[in-house]
Amino acid sequence: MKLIIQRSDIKGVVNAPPSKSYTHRAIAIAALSKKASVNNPLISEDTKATIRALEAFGASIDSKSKKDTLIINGFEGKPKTPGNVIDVANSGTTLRIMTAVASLADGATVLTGDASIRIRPNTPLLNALNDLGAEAFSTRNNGMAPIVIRGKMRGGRIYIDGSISSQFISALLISCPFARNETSILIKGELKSRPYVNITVRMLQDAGARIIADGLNSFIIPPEQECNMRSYNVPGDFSSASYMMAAGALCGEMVIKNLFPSEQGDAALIEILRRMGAQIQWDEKRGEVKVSKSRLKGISVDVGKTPDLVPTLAVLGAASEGTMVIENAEHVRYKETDRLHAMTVELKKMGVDITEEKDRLIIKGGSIKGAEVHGWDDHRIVMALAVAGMVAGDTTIDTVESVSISYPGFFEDLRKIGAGVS
Ligand SMILES: O=C(O)C1=C[C@@H](OP(=O)(O)O)[C@@H](O)[C@H](O)C1
Ligand SMILES: C=C(OP(=O)(O)O)C(=O)O
Repeated sequence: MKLIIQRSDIKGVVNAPPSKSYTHRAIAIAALSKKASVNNPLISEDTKATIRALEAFGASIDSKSKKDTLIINGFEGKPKTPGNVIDVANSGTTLRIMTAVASLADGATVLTGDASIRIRPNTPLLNALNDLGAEAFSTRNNGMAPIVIRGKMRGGRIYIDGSISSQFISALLISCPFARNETSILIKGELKSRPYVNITVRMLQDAGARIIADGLNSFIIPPEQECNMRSYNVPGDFSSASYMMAAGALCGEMVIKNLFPSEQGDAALIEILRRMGAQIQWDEKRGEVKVSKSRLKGISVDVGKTPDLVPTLAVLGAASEGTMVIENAEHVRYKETDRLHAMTVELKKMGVDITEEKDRLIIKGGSIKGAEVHGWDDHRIVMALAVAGMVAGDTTIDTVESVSISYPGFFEDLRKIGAGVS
């Protein structure tokens, strides 16, 4: 589906949608517990994939659930072997977490996904699960889904590469407490996207699991534990809010609510925008970010911890004065798309001077021109290009339906604040 975005002067208030990352984890940890309610969950295509997967393992959504409260009857760390293949659709987080949960089942589980999922890497996780006593392989022997996992994983000592995806480590942290032996996870190289592992550890500990951080790059997980989540309140999503913050800084005046302090790395956008010269304030108590149109200058930003900000930062850089360098970004190539390449191709169509290197983007800011651009079926590419279109005007974006992955109400919110969307 295509939409046309016009140059927009905006002013308004939106509520950040619930966090996708917290929702995935809350639902998974609830399913690994006896019974728990997940309050204010994000209901989107990605989180629905996690719900379907957990139902396949034996969890159920209680009939007393309401719109803003999912009550989950869990399987207490003992998933049943699914009666069918699990399809995670477009969700990498679901694939990784459920691959590890599958290693707790006695039988074999097959996990697949859409075309994007079936070219994303999983080898470090599969190797780790084999070393921990499960049988894990990809059907094409390339580390990509379809993946087959036969349990049970027993625990033990493993080394894992942290440079491709933190989701491998999060997945192991979520499943290893239920192993019959103690597990030591030793991370090799830089742990990219570390804030997501922090979210995982914090949520598991909140649910009563013991996860011992042994220095910066290793974890010890005692065996035969239980998870006792009872209730979890999902916070607002800073990654989704980034598009509204950028819209405010470039096109008018925005207040984004439901943004409270948490372990989310993408809250770093507030300081990044401040460094670029934006007028931005965060009332942490009220959970409100206020940002208004400012003269921005390009800066250098290390995105090792904040990969999902890259499309937003690329658009901010394109509309700023001077040069924006987005660095330490190689892992951003392994998302729904290769986002370094996708943003380079599309912003070039909009007349932006952008250069793609192995692990960074170099953007010489100036003007952005309206164009016909491709959204790559990637929700973050689509939402970032929508903000570029609000600056440039006359911009047509395709595959806009992909916003249902993480922010189903995105275009309704844009219209609400006065953006030209048709
Ligand atoms: O654990 C998570 O919830 C996520 C981790 C990140 O992926 P990587 O750890 O693969 O960088 C991020 O890109 C993704 O949107 C969500
Ligand atoms: C990469 C993302 O999510 P996932 O890895 O779960 O597909 C994302 O939301 O940008």
